[in-house]
Amino acid sequence: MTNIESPQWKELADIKDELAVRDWFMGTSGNLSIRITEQPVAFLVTASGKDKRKRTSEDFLLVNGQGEKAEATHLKPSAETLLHCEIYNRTSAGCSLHVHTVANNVISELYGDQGSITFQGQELIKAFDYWEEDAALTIPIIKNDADIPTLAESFSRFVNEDSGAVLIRNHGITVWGKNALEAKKRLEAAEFLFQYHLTLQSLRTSPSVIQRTTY
Ligand SMILES: CSC[C@@H](O)[C@@H](O)C(=O)COP(=O)(O)O
Ligand SMILES: [Zn+2]
Repeated sequence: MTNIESPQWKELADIKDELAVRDWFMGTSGNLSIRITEQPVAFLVTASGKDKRKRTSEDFLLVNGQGEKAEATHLKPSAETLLHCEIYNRTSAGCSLHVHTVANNVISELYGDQGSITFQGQELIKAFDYWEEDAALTIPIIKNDADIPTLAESFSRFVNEDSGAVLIRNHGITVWGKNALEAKKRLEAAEFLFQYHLTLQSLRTSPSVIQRTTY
């Protein structure tokens, strides 16, 4: 039985609390999951529509590789469970985190037509295991389809490794990793890169900065 006492439940609940402190679950958005078994696939996923800032004994439920409930419960799995299924069915990842932030939404809109955003010359791309000096991290951006099976299908094209990140345009980001710590590290690093990029862009286009640099 995967309940509130299980180590995976506690690990995911702790991550949920940390992301809540960052205010990354606005308007009940966001969903999180952690793998329980590899074969057959089973994972804990957040219950749909909850206020994810609160810690309760009904925060997660167990689902199978098709996203169906794997235990008797009145809880409804996240509306976006199928995206988590793609990750656990296609890779050996252990954890997947999805959040909506202003920065990830703005970046996804600015670079949506381009289909991706690339970061280079940034120390924090090392959080994605890019260690060479000229390495570049590219995060794909997909269309936000309201039909979740269609969204899951376009998302799946970028799910080939045990860790990764995909932006969904004007929606949010999904990041996954071999374990919960790796997924969280990458989620935080991505948010740092988005905020840095937007801050730099707005300073570069601010009249006061342009004025100062012409002195
Ligand atoms: C309430 S707006 C956000 C939802 O539409 C969805 O994108 C989301 O992230 C949360 O849905 P949920 O079903 O609670 O997992
Ligand atoms: Zn979402």
